Amino acid sequence: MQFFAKSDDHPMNFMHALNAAWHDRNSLLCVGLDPDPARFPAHLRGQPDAIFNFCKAIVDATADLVCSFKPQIAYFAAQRAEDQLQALIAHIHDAHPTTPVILDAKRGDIGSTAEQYAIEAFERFKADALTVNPYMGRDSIEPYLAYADKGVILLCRTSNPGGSDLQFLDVGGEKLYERVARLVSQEWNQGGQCALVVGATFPGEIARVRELSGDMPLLVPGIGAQGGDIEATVRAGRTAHGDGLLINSSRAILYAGSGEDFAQAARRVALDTRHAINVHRHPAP
Ligand SMILES: O=C(O)c1cc(=O)[nH]c(=O)n1[C@@H]1O[C@H](COP(=O)(O)O)[C@@H](O)[C@H]1O
Repeated sequence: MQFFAKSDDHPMNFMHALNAAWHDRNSLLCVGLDPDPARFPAHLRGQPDAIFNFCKAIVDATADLVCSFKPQIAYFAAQRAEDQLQALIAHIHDAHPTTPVILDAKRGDIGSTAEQYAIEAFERFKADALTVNPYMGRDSIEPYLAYADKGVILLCRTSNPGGSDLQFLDVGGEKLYERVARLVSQEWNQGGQCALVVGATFPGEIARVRELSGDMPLLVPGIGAQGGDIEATVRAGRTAHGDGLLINSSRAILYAGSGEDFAQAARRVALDTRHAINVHRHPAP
């Protein structure tokens, strides 16, 4: 395979890069890279490196419009395409070096195993941040926090309907997701590396998590294909500076077009989405 492999390490501080991207690109949009070969345009299907080529085209067409990219590891692993994921992240670092990459893997395990997941995410794939499940507690998160420049993004109030099964349980006068928000912002975020996931499908909870977590960045998936309301999301989650959010959209952007111009179609939807977000970033004077 002919990829743009980069041999040197990728020196980026996730939080600094995110703040710069919010500002310089005027964007809170995170484009999710969830490549499903069954939905690829016909001219790409069957190519040996189709996943890389599809994602690279999307990345190159939208990089100036986003604050981050978020590849979802399952879409690559299911196709035995981890090498294409590695090449894709290397390409983003080479061609768009100020754009942070969040590896969405929702890892969670005992410390010794978490150390291996951290090596996988940060050293093998060279991601700038990783999504992590907080369910196993603080010691299961520490191996990720040991990478001081990396972002650690913890599931708090997920976008799916079943998220309520556990996250909405009462745990001594508060909901479990509220406990997660408090614990992460007050105790686990000593290094300023943490962020929280809150679904766009639950704007009331976005507001609550914002209240509990100060200016901590919130990764908010659920607009686009899952039907979350952009205006309600931004109003509930914006900080006083009009940022603090990484609003993810995957399928609505990736599959905006199905022809040879799919990347341009993706760019148009990304532009519209960035704009729809930006009109609500600052309260009316
Ligand atoms: O951590 C995530 O990114 C995530 C958390 C969550 O609560 N809900 C959620 O949809 N996601 C991810 O965000 C993406 C949403 O994709 P679309 O619904 O196509 O925009 C997928 O990659 C999901 O795995």
